[in-house]
Amino acid sequence: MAEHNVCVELVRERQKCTFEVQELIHLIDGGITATEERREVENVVCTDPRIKDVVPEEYLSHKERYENAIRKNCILQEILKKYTEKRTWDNFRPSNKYRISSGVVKDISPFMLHTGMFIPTLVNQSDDEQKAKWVPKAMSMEIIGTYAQTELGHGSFIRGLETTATYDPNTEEFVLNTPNLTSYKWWPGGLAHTANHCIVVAQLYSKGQHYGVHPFFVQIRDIETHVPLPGIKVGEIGPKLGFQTANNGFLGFENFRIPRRNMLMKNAQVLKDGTYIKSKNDKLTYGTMVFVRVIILFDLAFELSRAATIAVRYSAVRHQSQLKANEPELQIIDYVTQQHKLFIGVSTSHVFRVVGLWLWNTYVKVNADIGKGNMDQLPELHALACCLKAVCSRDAAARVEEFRLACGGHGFMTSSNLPIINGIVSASITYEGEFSVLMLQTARFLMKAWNGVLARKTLTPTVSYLSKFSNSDRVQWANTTAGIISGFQAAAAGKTKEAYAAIQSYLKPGTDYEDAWNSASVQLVSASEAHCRAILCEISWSEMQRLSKTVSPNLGKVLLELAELYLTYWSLEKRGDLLMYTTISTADIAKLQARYEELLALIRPNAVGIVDGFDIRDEILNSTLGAYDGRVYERLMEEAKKSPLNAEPVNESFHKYIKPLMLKAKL
Ligand SMILES: CCCCC/C=C\C/C=C\C/C=C\C/C=C\CCCC(=O)SCCNC(=O)CCNC(=O)[C@H](O)C(C)(C)COP(=O)(O)OP(=O)(O)OC[C@H]1O[C@@H](n2cnc3c(N)ncnc32)[C@H](O)[C@@H]1OP(=O)(O)O
Ligand SMILES: Cc1cc2nc3c(=O)[nH]c(=O)nc-3n(C[C@H](O)[C@H](O)[C@H](O)COP(=O)(O)OP(=O)(O)OC[C@H]3O[C@@H](n4cnc5c(N)ncnc54)[C@H](O)[C@@H]3O)c2cc1C
Repeated sequence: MAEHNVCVELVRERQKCTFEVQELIHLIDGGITATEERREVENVVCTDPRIKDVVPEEYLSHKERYENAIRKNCILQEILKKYTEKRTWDNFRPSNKYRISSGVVKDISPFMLHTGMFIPTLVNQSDDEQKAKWVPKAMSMEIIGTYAQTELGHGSFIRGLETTATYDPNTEEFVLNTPNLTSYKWWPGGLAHTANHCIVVAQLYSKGQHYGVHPFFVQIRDIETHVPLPGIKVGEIGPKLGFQTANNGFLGFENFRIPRRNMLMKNAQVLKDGTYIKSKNDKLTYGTMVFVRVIILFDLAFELSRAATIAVRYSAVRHQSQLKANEPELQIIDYVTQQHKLFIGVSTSHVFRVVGLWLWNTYVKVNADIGKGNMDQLPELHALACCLKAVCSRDAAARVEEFRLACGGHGFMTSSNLPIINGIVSASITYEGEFSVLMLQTARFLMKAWNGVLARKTLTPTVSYLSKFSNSDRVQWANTTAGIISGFQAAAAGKTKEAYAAIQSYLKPGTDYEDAWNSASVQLVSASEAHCRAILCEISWSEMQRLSKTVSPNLGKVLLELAELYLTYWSLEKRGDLLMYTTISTADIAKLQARYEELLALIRPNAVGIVDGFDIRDEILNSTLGAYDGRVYERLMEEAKKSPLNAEPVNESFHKYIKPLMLKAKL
């Protein structure tokens, strides 16, 4: 990156940095080659003149914005094809490669669901013959798809979906129907005007029997003309809080016929005569959702790293207020309250990335076992993916909002990009499983685990700590990282035990278990959160410790400071829980607070270096406040001048409305 024209504050900050930024970049990417590959692709995409907008996308109309997003994403696909020719979905691994599409459009790509869910579903739920037929076409974008599951009436409760797929053995076809208004598919990204195919999740009927929801491969538009096929009603759902360019759509079917072999048949099948062959496990239909819940952690880590880069660089450039009379105004990053807002977000990005990689490795292993017919680890994976997706998305949204607030008024500007990142991250709390719904899924697993504790059974790895802390009233506290991790486990065990007891206490004679569950569900969600925080603390600490040993001592020290900051921050946030479930004293809490403030001071000189270590190009950051050179005020003014309102000194509304109003006032 060019060092000329960099503002004096950022030059000074970079000189202060105690570690080699390049080393951090390689660590995050997963090696020097990975960094080089990423930078090469980013360079080609971001310097392509066709990608540059003359008018910033937020000034375009809804329609123009979509068209522009499609135009530019097609260029991106064309470039990416060259770089991914050798890649097949089977050898795909989610590396830490940043989302290049953010350098193309600021908001969401209308092709996101094609890559993120359509292809993974074809890969994971089709049989070999279907895979051979569909996957290459989808990979090359000869066909473009999405994942159409949610309906107007049902999102969380998949079993309540209403779209029907009724098998007709005479023609060997399924007939798809949308029986009610509430059965319309509603939300799928790219469904409105982008996709010509989709995976449709529908209730299967054959020989008069109902077999529950299954995935179907459905063509919805003509390949040549893109006109919706007869029997298809498709359109866009309208503007949203964010995701403006995602092209979310609705879809209805009227006696729409598809061949029998368009049901994805890896797990369950319908034979020619309509005989239904059951899946080994009917939850395998939900497999794509587990995959995406895992992947979302990387996405959140990435979005946090973007927001962190913007807010930290801005905080180094911005001066405001005097701490001492007659002294220059401070860089706002030197206010400790500002460091408190910033550094936990920086550290959280690292935590989500390393825990995400750990979860991904677990996913790969469990999926391999499932392939061999062993489903034993599926419930644990599902419980992990649910709570991690739920808690991390909620935390990420809170951290992004804090970054926005940390930038004062300028953080409210669209040109800072913090509002758009905010919209992207907030959506993730809801999509792919709503927060409370997923937390209650993990709680279900925890209640079963607690039954195991009571029956003195050996528990699966991620809940084995429950047995360790099942008897003790308050666990011995130690002011060490190991002590903090034990403290979080003790809190999770205590809350699990209490939620379990709450269900029992609500189970009066005549009360159904489900009603008792509902009455205890606030406590159940709280137990899930505590379990998730124990995992985040334990795994992030062990992973960051391991990584710190693979790098130079100077960088290793910074990684450990970030990891310890995360643990200490959450100990202080959750001090009430720790006071309830461990022997922590007020003196211990004071020590934690002092250590927390010490860590803020230790991280402070490296703050800009650490966010430089995310290595996010200006074109991908898309921010007036966060660019590498720190020319914040120049960029704010340059962007303001692009407002169409500034194209003429007097807007016509003056003559049309304001002047008559003023004249009337004179009368
Ligand atoms: C370079 C390429 C990169 C590729 C990636 C690129 C980008 C990707 C990046 C990010 C992608 C992100 C974003 C894209 C943007 C937006 C996409 C949004 C797409 C969507 O938004 S798409 C719709 C998602 N929509 C949902 O997410 C609905 C949530 N609703 C459910 O998920 C279920 O409906 C549930 C679970 C609530 C109830 O379901 P239910 O009523 O049938 O089940 P029930 O409660 O009765 O449980 C019976 C037994 O099944 C077990 N069980 C349940 N689920 C399981 C599973 N998945 N696996 C294994 N076991 C499972 C239980 O644990 C229990 O087990 P037990 O009985 O033993 O306790
Ligand atoms: C930006 C965005 C993109 C999306 N993309 C897609 C897509 O590509 N494809 C697709 O199929 N879908 C997509 N969706 C839909 C998404 O998956 C659903 O919105 C989500 O699963 C939540 O379902 P819902 O909207 O029905 O919420 P609801 O389930 O109606 O939730 C409303 C409230 O009810 C509560 N609630 C519901 N059930 C329970 C329960 N059992 N216990 C306790 N509380 C409960 C929830 O906690 C929540 O507070 C997208 C959504 C968004 C916002």
